[in-house]
Amino acid sequence: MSTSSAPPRPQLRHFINGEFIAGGKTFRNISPVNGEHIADIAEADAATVDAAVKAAQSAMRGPWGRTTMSERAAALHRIADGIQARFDEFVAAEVADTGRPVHQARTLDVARGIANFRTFADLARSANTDLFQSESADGLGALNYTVRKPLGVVGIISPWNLPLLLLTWKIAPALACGNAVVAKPSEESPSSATLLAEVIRDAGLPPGAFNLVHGFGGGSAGEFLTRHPGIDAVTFTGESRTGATIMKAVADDMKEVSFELGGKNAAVVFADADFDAAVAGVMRSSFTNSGQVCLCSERVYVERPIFERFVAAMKEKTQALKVGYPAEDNVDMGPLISHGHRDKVLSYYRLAEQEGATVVAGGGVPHFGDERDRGAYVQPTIWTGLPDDARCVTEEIFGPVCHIAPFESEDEAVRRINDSQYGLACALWTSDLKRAHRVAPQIEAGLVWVNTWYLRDLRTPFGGVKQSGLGREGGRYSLDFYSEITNICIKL
Ligand SMILES: NC(=O)c1ccc[n+]([C@@H]2O[C@H](COP(=O)([O-])OP(=O)(O)OC[C@H]3O[C@@H](n4cnc5c(N)ncnc54)[C@H](O)[C@@H]3O)[C@@H](O)[C@H]2O)c1
Ligand SMILES: O=C/C=C/C=C(\O)C(=O)O
Repeated sequence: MSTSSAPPRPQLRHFINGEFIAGGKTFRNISPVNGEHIADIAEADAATVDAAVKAAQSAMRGPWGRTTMSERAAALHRIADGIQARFDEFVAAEVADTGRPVHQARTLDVARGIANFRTFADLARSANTDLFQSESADGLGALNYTVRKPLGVVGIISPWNLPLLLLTWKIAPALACGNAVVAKPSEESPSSATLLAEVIRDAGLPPGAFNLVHGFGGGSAGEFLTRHPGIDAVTFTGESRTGATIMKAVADDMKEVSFELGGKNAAVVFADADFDAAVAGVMRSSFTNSGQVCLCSERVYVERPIFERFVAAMKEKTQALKVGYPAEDNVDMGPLISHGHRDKVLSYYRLAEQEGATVVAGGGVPHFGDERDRGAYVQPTIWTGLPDDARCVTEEIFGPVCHIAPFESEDEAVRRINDSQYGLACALWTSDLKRAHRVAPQIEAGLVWVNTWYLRDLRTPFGGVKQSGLGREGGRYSLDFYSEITNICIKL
């Protein structure tokens, strides 16, 4: 087809002070399904980011800064309504950028985008603050109570793996708490964020309450945002080393930070577990979203008596996974986010063999014989036989791969699970309730699931320890992070 007849590629623009504006430079959005150039994205320079921050500051001094909690809660519900009304467009945006299965975009990504706004609208409206009846030397006592006030202008930087889910996970509480926002989505996943800006505009938020800038990280929009003196707090989700870079960038201004970072999560399967449930659960926690979820299990420890049987069961199911187009019936896995990320994952596939792994399943690139061979697909992969200090067992790969190792005792399993620079999540499979309650608190992680994985209650604290994060978000933890809290003491 001649290019002259090709439909024009969309231009994804910034959203600043209630209007979409194009930037000077642009960069390409490439489909991970077939490598095609599907859109052009404006790249924000320092002046564009400055305009976004100034618009946010102005909003805080204007109508948005004077809204009541009820008005903000109603606004968040209007945003949720707007996403619902354009549900299929959001699904198409997520799928275009990431190549994920359509059913996942529907049931996880967009559904959670709506849930995030509704949850924090309701939580913020019903949230209590502290009050203490205090004693005093004269015996008349005092009252101590706290009030939550907006932080001011919050910089939000999000990753590409669950684009809408993770962006709205931060935007919703930030707006609920009365802040103005400047958000910078990943350069790999700009589409749903741009659509969200339309929905927020149409929901009637005052200009400047929400602003969106596109671009990259260091030396681009991300760094311009974190270093901007008008930013009062930064909430970031992404790689641990990026978190460290951002922490340095904001240190001189002592900005508040909330970091959701990398992981090298473990699944541990005891011999007493429900075998079929554990196999199904570890398949989910290893290969969901092509392994591109920070909570995925790249380390699997299986108690010796069931190790061989468990590996065989995982091999059979992994080789049966359907890898293909996003809209294919019963597709289990799409491509990775980009050719660059695929090169990183394939470098670990090669490294594993150099480190002595047995490749139980996968280990390479699927061959389709069509345009998908120009995409960023890899095979879902299982390894055994690596030592605990192998790089493939210690470093985050962020792809559809897991290493399965046997263990002899509960104490050994806990020691090996905790022997990691990361501490985000763990999935524990056992039928022994006492063991679950005994082992779970010993795991050095922010999140432990027992006989399930990635079951989410948005009121609970979410975050990691060690290199996996700083702080918690979720429920009142988000309300506390996105607020300044003042304690007031009244002498009676
Ligand atoms: N803990 C969690 O909840 C969680 C959730 C999702 C992803 N992650 C992690 O995110 C990583 C994958 O996402 P990614 O590749 O987009 O991460 P990344 O760190 O490369 O980029 C994340 C975001 O940060 C921006 N950025 C990069 N360098 C920056 C800088 N110097 N200053 C300001 N912004 C900068 C990027 O443009 C992007 O928007 C994985 O490590 C994964 O574990 C963690
Ligand atoms: O890839 C990481 C997933 C993070 C998920 C959440 O933050 C969530 O479910 O709220």
